Amino acid sequence: MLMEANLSRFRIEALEGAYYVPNFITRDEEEYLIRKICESPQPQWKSLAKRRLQIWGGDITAKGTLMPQPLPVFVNKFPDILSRIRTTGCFEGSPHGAPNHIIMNEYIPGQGIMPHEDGPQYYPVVATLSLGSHAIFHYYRYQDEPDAVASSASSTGQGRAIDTRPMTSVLLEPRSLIISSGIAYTSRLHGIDAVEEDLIALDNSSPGTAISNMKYLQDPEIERSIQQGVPIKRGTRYSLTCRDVERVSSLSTHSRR
Ligand SMILES: O=C(O)CCC(=O)C(=O)O
Ligand SMILES: [Fe+2]
Repeated sequence: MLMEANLSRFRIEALEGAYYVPNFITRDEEEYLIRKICESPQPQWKSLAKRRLQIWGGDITAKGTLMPQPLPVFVNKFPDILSRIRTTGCFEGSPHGAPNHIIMNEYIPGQGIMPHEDGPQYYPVVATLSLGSHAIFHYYRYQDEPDAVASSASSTGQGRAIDTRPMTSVLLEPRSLIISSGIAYTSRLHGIDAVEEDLIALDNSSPGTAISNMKYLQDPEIERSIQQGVPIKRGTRYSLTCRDVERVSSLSTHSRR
């Protein structure tokens, strides 16, 4: 299977279905994309309580149907991120064989996203490109999973208690792609702490957050900070969460925003 062939060397062993691809795009492509995002006219942005975002590819109705809109050229012509994602094979079995929807999140230092699942309106694969800054992506289990850590505190999401201790954590470098599929998509939650800096543990005996993708890291500045045991300051990060919405309306009557 293509996915196994192309992605197996990027597997996150701590979590089935999760893959980390460093330098998925170049620095020039990153800079170009950030410029395009920042040039978007104000009405493209949606403000949430703690974050801003843009929705590309169309809105999804309450019933989970995509009202399709063209994706921006800077994700499917140059740089052609979507076909690059397609060649990883991770969307091979999805209804459209590639993402048709992107939520672009902006995080300034101190902003994050609470543990959540991406839900059933998408085919169960999400590929997320990070631009501009790093983040630590925590994966969580529900407490009723047999191997959850029973002693830790809990919070509830959709009526099920979440084990608040991450089951594994991945450092997302700028330009990297993280893919969550299979169990990582359907049975785990993910979130990013709302902090201004992150201390990464170099090994089991060092302070800081232990990460499960240490061997894949490629960013020299990040590697230096980890070696020196100093926290890494967050800058503004943009994430492109690329997914395939299963149900697409054929009535594409919406006007272009
Ligand atoms: O910014 C990220 O990397 C995560 C975003 C996310 O989980 C989402 O939009 O569903
Ligand atoms: Fe998410």
